[in-house]
Amino acid sequence: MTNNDETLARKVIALLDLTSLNDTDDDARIVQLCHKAMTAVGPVAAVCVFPRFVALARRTLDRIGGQGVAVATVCNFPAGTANLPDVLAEIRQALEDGASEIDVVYPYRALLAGDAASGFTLVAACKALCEGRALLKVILETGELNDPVLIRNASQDAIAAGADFIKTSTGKVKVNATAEAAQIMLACIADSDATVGFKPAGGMATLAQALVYLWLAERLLGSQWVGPRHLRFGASSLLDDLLRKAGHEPLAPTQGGY
Ligand SMILES: O=C[C@H](O)COP(=O)(O)O
Repeated sequence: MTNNDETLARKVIALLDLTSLNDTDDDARIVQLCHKAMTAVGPVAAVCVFPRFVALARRTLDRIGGQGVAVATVCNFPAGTANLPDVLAEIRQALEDGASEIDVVYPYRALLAGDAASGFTLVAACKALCEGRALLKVILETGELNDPVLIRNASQDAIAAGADFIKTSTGKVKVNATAEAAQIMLACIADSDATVGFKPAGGMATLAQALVYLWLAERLLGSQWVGPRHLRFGASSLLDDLLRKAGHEPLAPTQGGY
């Protein structure tokens, strides 16, 4: 471990969307997640939970001094195939429950099937609902798009329709964040007015894996661009390594629960 690792680990912790999206999640696990979010070196950027846990996560964070930690939730997740009214109803409820960030799955299967219009329609409608109330992160599922041209098209489409962030992956398919997809997405952001953020997600468990994306973001958009409004790391299993690299033992599973 080097001093540099320690500095970088602290930087990534502040950019982390600490995630729990398991079918087995229950109230106790989400309370535990909120406690983990308040790390020994400062809070993460957000917790990311299923919609049914948004109110609990918000309440818990507020109770333990985590008012500055956002609650993110996932909609149209993970398949990206729900119909638009259902997606909007899901988002409306999440906003009422206290979500301030919505990670919505882009209809990538429609795009793969040659439907180039549904993505824009969905993102634009979600944006209209979230405007002024929540950040809208659009999950492209780049591992399934699996084609640089489609990844570029989906990125440009989501940005044009009003995405606040473009995010690589749900974490629920075989191929999640990759450097190749990140490069394409970051280039699309750079080609727009660079106000849109980038969220690599899925499969990151070490500082070294996260740094690939941090360095790409700094190279393509500049170190001044990097901050919680522009760069997030979506991960369920990254925090422990970051804490170790920052010189702290991770919270034991039994600490910080009920
Ligand atoms: O949005 C975040 C991902 O769902 C997390 O995926 P992961 O469990 O592979 O870290």
